[in-house]
Amino acid sequence: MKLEIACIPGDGIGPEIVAQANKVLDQVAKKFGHEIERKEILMGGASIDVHGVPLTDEAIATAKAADAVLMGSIGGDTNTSPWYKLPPEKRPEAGLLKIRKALNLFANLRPAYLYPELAGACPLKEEISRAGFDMLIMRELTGGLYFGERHTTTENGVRKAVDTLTYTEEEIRRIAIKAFDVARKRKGKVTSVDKANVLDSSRLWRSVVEEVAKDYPDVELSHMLVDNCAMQLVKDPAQFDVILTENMFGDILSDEASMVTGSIGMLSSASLNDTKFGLYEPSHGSAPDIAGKDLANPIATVLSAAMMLRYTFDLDKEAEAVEEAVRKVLAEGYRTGDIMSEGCTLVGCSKMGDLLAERI
Ligand SMILES: NC(=O)c1ccc[n+]([C@@H]2O[C@H](COP(=O)([O-])OP(=O)(O)OC[C@H]3O[C@@H](n4cnc5c(N)ncnc54)[C@H](O)[C@@H]3O)[C@@H](O)[C@H]2O)c1
Ligand SMILES: CC(C)[C@H](C(=O)O)[C@@H](O)C(=O)O
Ligand SMILES: [Mg+2]
Repeated sequence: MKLEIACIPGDGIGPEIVAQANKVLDQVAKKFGHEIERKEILMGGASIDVHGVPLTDEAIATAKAADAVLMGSIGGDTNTSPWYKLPPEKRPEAGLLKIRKALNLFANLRPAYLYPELAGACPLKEEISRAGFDMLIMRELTGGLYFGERHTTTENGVRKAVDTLTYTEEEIRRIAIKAFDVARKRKGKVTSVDKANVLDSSRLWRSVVEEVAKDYPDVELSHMLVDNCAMQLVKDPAQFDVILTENMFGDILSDEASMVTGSIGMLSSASLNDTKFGLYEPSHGSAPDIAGKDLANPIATVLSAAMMLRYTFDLDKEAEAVEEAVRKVLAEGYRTGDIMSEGCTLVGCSKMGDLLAERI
């Protein structure tokens, strides 16, 4: 099979981690007899430096023409990078939001699984980490606060900033359907997370999710307020199967869920629309503090590539081979610094990529 993949190395650790995912994919192609055709796209700071904007229309066209996009991460140190002196619409993150909207990538799947080998890197109580957990956050990705009207004004010498949170029932329905569909293939449980005790958008969210649930009598639905969910994620993460939530809540909860798996460097993601196309990227950022030092954990990106094999190309055996390689490397005791524990072997980003590719 020919896999046409657009690659966005991006900024910071992005190029380092994408290189490792590509090493692994090349090995998959060799072993299973596929051909990979890659096109590189500049996005974020890397695009600002060349084109003056975080994403060009040509770059979007290249992404659309591919079967899937593999992305590292974009952005710089928001305190010190000159990119953050630019107007908001010209900053690195604007490129990411633009591509999500342009490709209608409304469903963001972020699986958070605690590998038994990483129980020691989990910051939770031992009895919780020993029991393990396996959840998937279904984050709405093209609506809510991220895409609502916003402006900053000055009235009578007082500065005022406004962001708006809007959802239509259609936007809620389509992400809810994705969550129920995926729950059916997992443990059959959806926890819909909102702030229905305060927000109108959450009250609409809850009632539309209830409507969708009627078509899934085999899936158990419960609702949870977001502040409680933040607490439950560290108290009893094993209670969750699929967490369905809106854009901003999903952004925050997925970073929290990632840390309880041991490190944000473990959390993969797939951003999907209603076709087989997808954009695959780790949930973490460009980690400017460790960029260029061969210290980054590439596993989240490698696991995102596995999601690409499964969701876009329907190559389940190949995806399993990648996931199995991750399990083997962890079982053999190899660790990047973020997941290091006593008695394990510390390796850099590139070596971790080699070890994973060798185990395909
Ligand atoms: N999807 C994306 O491209 C994306 C996501 C989040 C943040 N960002 C951007 O990244 C920049 C930095 O953001 P931040 O510092 O808040 O978050 P971050 O996720 O980049 O880093 C947070 C912490 O986690 C560590 N970390 C992250 N990924 C790691 C990995 N693979 N291996 C080991 N350690 C890792 C970092 O070293 C840092 O200490 C900002 O410009 C932000 O906007 C981009
Ligand atoms: C970089 C930023 C715009 C992005 C988001 O908030 O969606 C990131 O934090 C993520 O989780 O993918
Ligand atoms: Mg985030």
